[in-house]
Amino acid sequence: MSLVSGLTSQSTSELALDVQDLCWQVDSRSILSQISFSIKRGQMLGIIGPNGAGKSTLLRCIYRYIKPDSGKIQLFGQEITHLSSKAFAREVAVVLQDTPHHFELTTAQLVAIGLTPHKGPFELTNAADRILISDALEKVGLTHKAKQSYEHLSGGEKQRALIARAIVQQPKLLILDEPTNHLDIHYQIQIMELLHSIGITVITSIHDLNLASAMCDSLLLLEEGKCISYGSPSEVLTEQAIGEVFGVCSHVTPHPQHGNPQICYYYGYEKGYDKGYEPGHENSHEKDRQQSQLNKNGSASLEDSGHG
Ligand SMILES: Nc1ncnc2c1ncn2[C@@H]1O[C@H](COP(=O)(O)OP(=O)(O)OP(=O)(O)O)[C@@H](O)[C@H]1O
Repeated sequence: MSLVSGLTSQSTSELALDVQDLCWQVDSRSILSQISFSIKRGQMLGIIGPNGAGKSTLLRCIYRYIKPDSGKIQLFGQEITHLSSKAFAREVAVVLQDTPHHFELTTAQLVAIGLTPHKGPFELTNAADRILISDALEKVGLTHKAKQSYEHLSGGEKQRALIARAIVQQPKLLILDEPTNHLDIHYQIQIMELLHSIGITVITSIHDLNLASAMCDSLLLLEEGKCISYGSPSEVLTEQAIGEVFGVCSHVTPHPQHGNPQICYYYGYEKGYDKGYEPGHENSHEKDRQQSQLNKNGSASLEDSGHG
């Protein structure tokens, strides 16, 4: 598959983000190599890949925490390096996994920080701001925690509060690093649906491939800092790619509701299933599983016992 799909041939005015040939290295070790992709306005791009593939590093380049060695990053047609810090903060909100402690703040006060790029130095919070804050808290299900100390929230509640802060910031591009970490399945789905519905362009790293498939318009699959594939969830999430990049055997079918890939993973890697599996041979896995159970019970082989 071409690494640069039809998305990049869109007219630049349709593009929220355009990344071309991005490279970054540390101590002569290449961390990101020749990464190119783009996102159309209002769409959600998921960055997927194994641990250490370079997902967070790519996001850090986009939100200007890291300066790439080469390549271009354009936000709505403008080089990101040309924007002042304040202009950049008005355009881009970032939700990270690890955030500094905010011991002294209530949840509502933390969410109000999102207003900062839109305020003058001594400008106070007004009635419209308060509506914005309470709407955002309601969207993430935290209205009842507004006055509670942010530090006393659970991990998932903190994550939702940070997303509320990003919503209050009213960015044009929202960058999230594994936003569903810490969230239970209800909030994983709810937060991803919320991000998808608010009309903001979103780029997010995400480990859950089924969630990425359901929610993202396009996916970028990274491995060892290189783009392995880029395109729609159906183009990227193939059994072959999942096997080659993650080393996991899977069976991919269209999801009954949304039609994008639904991945069923196979288990038993300690027994070496990953080495012999070919798609369509699900029964042999079932046979192995049963054999394993028999072994645990001190019984003979499946053949001896009349199975299979
Ligand atoms: N400042 C740095 N100095 C040295 N190595 C770095 C630096 N930043 C990142 N790396 C290395 O780059 C690689 C990619 O890291 P990165 O955090 O981007 O991966 P990731 O795909 O986000 O991983 P995970 O899924 O585990 O969060 C890792 O091997 C990491 O050790």
